[in-house]
Amino acid sequence: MNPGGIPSGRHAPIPKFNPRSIASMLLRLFSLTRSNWRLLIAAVISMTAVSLLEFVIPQLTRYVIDHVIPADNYAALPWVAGGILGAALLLGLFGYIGSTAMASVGQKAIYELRNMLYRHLQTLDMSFYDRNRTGDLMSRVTSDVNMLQQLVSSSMIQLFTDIFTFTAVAIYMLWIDWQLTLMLLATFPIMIYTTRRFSTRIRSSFRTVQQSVADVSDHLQDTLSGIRLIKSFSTEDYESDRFADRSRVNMEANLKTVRLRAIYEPTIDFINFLGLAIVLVLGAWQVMSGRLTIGSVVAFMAYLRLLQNPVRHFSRILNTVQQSAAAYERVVDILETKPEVADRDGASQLPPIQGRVVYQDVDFGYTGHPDVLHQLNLEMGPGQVTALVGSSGSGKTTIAHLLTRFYDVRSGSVSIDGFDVRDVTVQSLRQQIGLVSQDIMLFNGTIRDNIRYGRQDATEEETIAASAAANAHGFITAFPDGYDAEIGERGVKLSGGQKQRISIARALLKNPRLIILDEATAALDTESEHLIQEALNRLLQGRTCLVIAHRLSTIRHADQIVVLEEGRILERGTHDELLKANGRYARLYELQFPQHNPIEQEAGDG
Ligand SMILES: Nc1ncnc2c1ncn2[C@@H]1O[C@H](COP(=O)(O)OP(=O)(O)OP(=O)(O)O)[C@@H](O)[C@H]1O
Repeated sequence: MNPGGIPSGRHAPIPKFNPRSIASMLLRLFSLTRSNWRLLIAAVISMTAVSLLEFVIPQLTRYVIDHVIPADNYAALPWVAGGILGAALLLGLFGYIGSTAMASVGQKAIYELRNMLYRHLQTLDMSFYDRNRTGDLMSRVTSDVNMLQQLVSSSMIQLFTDIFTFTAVAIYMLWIDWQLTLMLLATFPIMIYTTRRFSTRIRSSFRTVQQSVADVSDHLQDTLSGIRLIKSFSTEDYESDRFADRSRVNMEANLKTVRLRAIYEPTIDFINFLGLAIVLVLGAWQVMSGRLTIGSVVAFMAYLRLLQNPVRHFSRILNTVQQSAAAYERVVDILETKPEVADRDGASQLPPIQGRVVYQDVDFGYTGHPDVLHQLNLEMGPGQVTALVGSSGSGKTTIAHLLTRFYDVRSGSVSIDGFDVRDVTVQSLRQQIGLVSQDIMLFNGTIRDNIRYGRQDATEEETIAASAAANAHGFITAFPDGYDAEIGERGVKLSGGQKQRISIARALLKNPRLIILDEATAALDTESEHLIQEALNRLLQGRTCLVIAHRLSTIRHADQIVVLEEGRILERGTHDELLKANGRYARLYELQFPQHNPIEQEAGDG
């Protein structure tokens, strides 16, 4: 399940075929291209011209059969040929203008939609990303949007032309022979009924198809980015089997839709042939009894095709519309998700801070994990280093998340220099906080791009100075491309220690007043450790710092050490004070440094 996430196809009810919701989908898509109204007008005019020309050609046939042939009018024949060819040329020309104009309107709409979607995804908060799977979100931005692209760029032109042609032809036929036309039109309700019966089922299976594409893409994203894990556990076969299972769901869902279409299309064809039989039999009857000319029956046959084509196309377009409606719902699900963490109305800019942080009576929990922090009170002075220690899952990282507003407190408050973090803009808050995390986030690109990520306007001198302070300049310049060296996806071409120093350089360049340091658990070799520790000391200098500590050796000089257990503060003080208190911290310290017995040391100190 996906508790609280945007609904995924398997669990969401399948909405019924609803012309109003489809109309609103189209309106919304086309309203994205309001600025292209000239193109839209060109498309509509061309499509109208196409319909009119299609209407004129059978009239020429009728004229030849009823008037030219009986009168042996040889002189009219070149004109007839010219008329048909001229109409065909114009048909091609208007068809070309209509398709290209409509395609550019459609493509522009999709361009806007995809960007809008991506921009919206960027505004959504961490809890949204906790609830939703990356691969699923990726498939919404890619394959679902592609589906809509197909709808607006190719199917819409067909639909508009068809509706126009259908109306014009039906009116003309009623005027010429209303009885025959009514008999013909009587087959249409059967067709519409069949279409409606099939549409719900087709739509539901398309939704399964889309969802299975999302599952495949989710699995791909997960396993390809975790390929090291797979290799280290030799689970290639296991993952291949899991992938095959997901692909199979996709294949079966696709086959189901194909089967449905395979029944649907011949059914529609049968109804079309019924129409042909009606025109042929009743038309012949009328000709024999002298009420209709042969030319009119021939024209009727041509118009029958024009009348049936829209309905036959409609079944194909219906597929696209159904798929698009399912895709559109998945896109709208995201667009309509409101971030829980967002700027409040009238939120002010956080002015440059001193760095006094106060957590007051903070309660917090995650979705599905409601009790993480309880009545937490914590104060950090400007320029002070506060270290959080405690067993795994005690809430250390969570405390840091509340400061950056990755999540908002349930009750109580977090403030910086007296400003509640919820009252200032998220951007102005995060600009003044640096995050150096144990799982180092680097993007594919050059070393320079990564160091400048938090301050893209930094000069070359500033970048080099930050790298030098982070003990990174040396190894960077040893690369043949120096700062222009590509680091690979997530920095795979760098060692663990190099990645850490790049991330410290990045934080130094951003130069925030507040630093959150999520300490590495992994031990590095002594030299690398020394270089990193030195870089970190420079980073922490003169800044308020919250250290999520895993190794107690590095926090001995912290201004205050806070010991957490199950989201509550158990004790706090300096290293020496806590050792003297001989409580939880002393126990943890003893565990990490068994050779060091705090009680003995205390006796020795005394
Ligand atoms: N995004 C999340 N959604 C739901 N529960 C979460 C989430 N993140 C953390 N938790 C839960 O909240 C509790 C506190 O987690 P937190 O990451 O703050 O612990 P920690 O003290 O930093 O642990 P560690 O030392 O192992 O990193 C844990 O029980 C964890 O399972």
